Amino acid sequence: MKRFFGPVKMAEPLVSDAESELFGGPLRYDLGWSQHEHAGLDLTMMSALRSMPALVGATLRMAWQADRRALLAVAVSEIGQGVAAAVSLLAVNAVMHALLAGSGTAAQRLHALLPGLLAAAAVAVVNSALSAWSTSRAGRLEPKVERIAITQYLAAAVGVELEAIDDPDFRRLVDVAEHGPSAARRMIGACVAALNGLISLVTTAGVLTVLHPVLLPMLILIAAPRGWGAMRVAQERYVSVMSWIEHVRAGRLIGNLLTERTAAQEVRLHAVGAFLLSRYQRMAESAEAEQERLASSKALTEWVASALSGLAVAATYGTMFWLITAGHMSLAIAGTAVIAVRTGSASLGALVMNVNQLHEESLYVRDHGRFLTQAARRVIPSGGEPVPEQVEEVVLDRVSYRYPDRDTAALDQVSLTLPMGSVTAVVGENGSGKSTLMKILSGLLLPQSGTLRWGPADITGLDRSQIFERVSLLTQDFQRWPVTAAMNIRLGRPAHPVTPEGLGPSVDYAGAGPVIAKLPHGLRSLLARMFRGAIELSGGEWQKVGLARTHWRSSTSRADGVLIVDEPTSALDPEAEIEAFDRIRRLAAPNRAVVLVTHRMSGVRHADRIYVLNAGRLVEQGTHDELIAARGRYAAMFDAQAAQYAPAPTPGIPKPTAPPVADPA
Ligand SMILES: Nc1ncnc2c1ncn2[C@@H]1O[C@H](COP(=O)(O)OP(=O)(O)OP(=O)(O)O)[C@@H](O)[C@H]1O
Repeated sequence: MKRFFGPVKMAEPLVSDAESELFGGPLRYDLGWSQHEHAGLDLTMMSALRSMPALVGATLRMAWQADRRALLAVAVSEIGQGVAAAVSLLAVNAVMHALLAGSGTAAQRLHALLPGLLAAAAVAVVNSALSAWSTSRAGRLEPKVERIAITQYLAAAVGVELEAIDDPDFRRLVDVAEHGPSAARRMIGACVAALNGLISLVTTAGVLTVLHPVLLPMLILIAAPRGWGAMRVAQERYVSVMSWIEHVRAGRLIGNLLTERTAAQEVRLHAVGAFLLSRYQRMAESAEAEQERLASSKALTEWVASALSGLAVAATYGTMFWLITAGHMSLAIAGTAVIAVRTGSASLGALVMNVNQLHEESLYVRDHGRFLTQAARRVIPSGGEPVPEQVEEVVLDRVSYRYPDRDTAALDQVSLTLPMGSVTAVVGENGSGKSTLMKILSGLLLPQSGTLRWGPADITGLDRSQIFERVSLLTQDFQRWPVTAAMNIRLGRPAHPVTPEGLGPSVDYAGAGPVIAKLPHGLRSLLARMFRGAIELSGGEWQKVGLARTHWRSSTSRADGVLIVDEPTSALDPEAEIEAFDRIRRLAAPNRAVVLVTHRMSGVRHADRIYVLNAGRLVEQGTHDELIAARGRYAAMFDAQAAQYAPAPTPGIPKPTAPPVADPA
């Protein structure tokens, strides 16, 4: 009994061998938020029905916002169809009376049923016209609702703090909520159909009650098991989707890796393709097993529901037979009642199906709503004090930051000063916290303790969008937008108006002239390999485009700002690297502080001040000469790189020794 009537439980999906082998266990989103969600997933019929009005209400509000005239038209036409169904039943009743209870010759009786037949035909015509009108208006409404939901989703996603994007719990919600907009669209159709079902059911029920009071409860008895079955199947399907979402995501991840361009070389050269494909197949097989389980469970539930409903039909006809033989019901009424019970149970069945679809879609719409709520909580606050136009320096004062899922701090009590017009370099080993420091400096992450000040103003009181306005960021993994070369530069500050010649100085500054000259349509060439007529640039060529974008961004703002350059020369050849560092230094203007993060020690020696980070702490600072003289960590790093270019102390590179080969004997 519990199997059918207990709450639907979340099952732990089986872990395939392939998953364990590749990911060291099931690939799961970080638990935490999802655990809470599973706990709250008590999918009982009552809780589903209770939460539905609010979710339907939210979708209808969206529809109202999208196109209120279309929504009203749909409502009117659906109500009209419901009324038409009742009138049609009454016409049928008139026909039955004329046929079974009337008197006179057969010809006279046929004559008497003509008005009823004509009325039924007229109602059918009106009904089909209303149905067509409803379809066309709903077709207009649905895409608008989806558009609004998608826009809400995307706007919420771009508005949240970077910390939320890095948070695995939030990322899971982003993935889950992606299904919300299409579900909202389908929900409109389901709402319309449910409204139609509800109205025709109410009118049929009214007619049935008029015919005989016992018929209505019998009708409900017929439809109730089907309603329960449909809802149960929907809940099981939703819970299965939720349990398997991570598994599906893992499979998709492998599938994407096999087709991605970046992985294409290793996929072929290391025979990773065949290896991953076999793992993909094994993971897909375990997902198929879940589909099979779900189908069997659905078949069983539906079979039980049909059997119960069949019993109720038998009981209804038995009752009617008894009523007729006992003289409590005339034959004409019984005839109409049979038709009414059939149409009534059909519309109740359809209503249940539609409510059930509404329920299923509403679960996804609920995720969408939950995402919007979470995103609103984690949104970058708007407003605040304006950032002073002129500042002497930007100061980081004893700033600490620890990523939410880490035990140790990525930055620990770091203080540094960036005077306008200066070049500051930050060096340190891998993982020492340089990129985190840059995210703090740019306002993308907020210090958890300590302060970041623009002149005298603390960042916590400042308008963050104005901070972003003042910061230019060029990282080694800067975005390579699949748009034209000109747009790739312009996206440094997209809102700034530009003429075709306007980008020239940025192109020249970055030394990107020869790169653009090689392109078939110059700056108008599309830089995206996947599209016809587009071209792909090399890593170094892209870096020049990135530098041009940074120049465009910097040159289009007069206010004091910070330029952050993180490993800008990683893909450049030695000559281009020297030039690039030279260019970056030239970007230091009286209204700009340049921060340079790099492993290339040659690039930092001319910086006005150099800071050395180690395991999140600032361990040294000074000019190049001061730091070399101090013979500390900086000097050791500098010497290690310089030694690579010094003449080799031993003649040539030592030859590798032959690897030990197992004796076949
Ligand atoms: N999004 C993140 N979530 C959790 N931990 C992170 C995240 N980003 C960085 N870390 C951790 O914070 C520490 C500092 O990382 P960060 O990227 O700032 O170092 P880095 O000096 O820029 O390294 P590299 O020179 O290799 O780029 C590392 O231990 C890293 O694993």
